[in-house]
Amino acid sequence: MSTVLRIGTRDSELAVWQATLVQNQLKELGVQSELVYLKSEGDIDTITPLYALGVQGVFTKVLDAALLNNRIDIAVHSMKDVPTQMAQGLQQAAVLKRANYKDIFVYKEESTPAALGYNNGKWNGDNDDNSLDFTIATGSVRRIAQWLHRYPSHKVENLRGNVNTRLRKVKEHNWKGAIFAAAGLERIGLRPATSIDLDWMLPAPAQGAIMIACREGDEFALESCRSLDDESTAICTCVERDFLSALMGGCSTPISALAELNNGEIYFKGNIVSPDGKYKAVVEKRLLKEQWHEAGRLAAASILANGGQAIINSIRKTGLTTNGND
Ligand SMILES: NCc1[nH]cc(CCC(=O)O)c1CC(=O)O
Repeated sequence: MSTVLRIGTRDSELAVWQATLVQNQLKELGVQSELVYLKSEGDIDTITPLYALGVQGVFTKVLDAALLNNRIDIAVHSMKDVPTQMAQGLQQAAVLKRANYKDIFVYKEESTPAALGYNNGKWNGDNDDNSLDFTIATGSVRRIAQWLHRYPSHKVENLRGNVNTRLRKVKEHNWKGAIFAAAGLERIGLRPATSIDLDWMLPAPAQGAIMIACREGDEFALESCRSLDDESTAICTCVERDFLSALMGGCSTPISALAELNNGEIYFKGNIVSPDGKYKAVVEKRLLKEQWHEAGRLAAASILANGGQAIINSIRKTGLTTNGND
């Protein structure tokens, strides 16, 4: 076995930044490593909307294969892109401390935040812009659904590509703006001043967290990564992903979730929104930290009993299954 840990990563700027973060943290622990760059299907086809690409894990499959073929020892992923059911033979080695989990709106005209109901750093209750010529962009069905729920008259256009490509497309197109994960832009120093936090939008399960995957039982990899694991983030992201998988078996869907752990208490919020934005079911729960193993399932049971089941049934009928958990 080599003593230099081979770290697999996609080659986008964000992915390489994340893999380098892991490399630096390992170095501080005295673990030598090298980066191995791989291209994922999700990076090669940047036109098709994510929810239409058809298979799960478009961003992770290539790295999964490289792990299983013993070409790399660990893979660094944006955790929200990792299917809830990991590939057979692989396991989670660590979850790094979560960064900003929020979705943000990047706009172009100074008048746009106020038109959306955002004034002096605050969102008005539900003061919506109802103009019909308001078009925004995102490739995420979860973001589309939550946006249309709040702004039923708006139009949403598909936006794909890595964050650099997407920022460029926002400049080129005649859209009011586009939605991004704060973490993706902040990590590589690209968050523009012309952006606002979408405090009313719940994030994708595990958004803002970085997961390290390895071969099942690979003691060298597991031991090397053990102290990179942040217990609180690992618990919260596990609860969010359990909620997702209990609802849809892991397909990427208009399902959002956020768990926060404070003073021994898990505060969980989740929602399911129909892709047209018309119907929304929500769940909010406070549980003890000790209940983290069952928290996601309990929250899923609550939301199903409170309108969630009908929305899921309608999504199943349209055959809308997507990639990653975005
Ligand atoms: N689906 C793509 C993806 N996967 C992870 C991030 C950002 C980093 C993160 O959420 O951890 C992004 C970009 C985005 O959603 O804007």
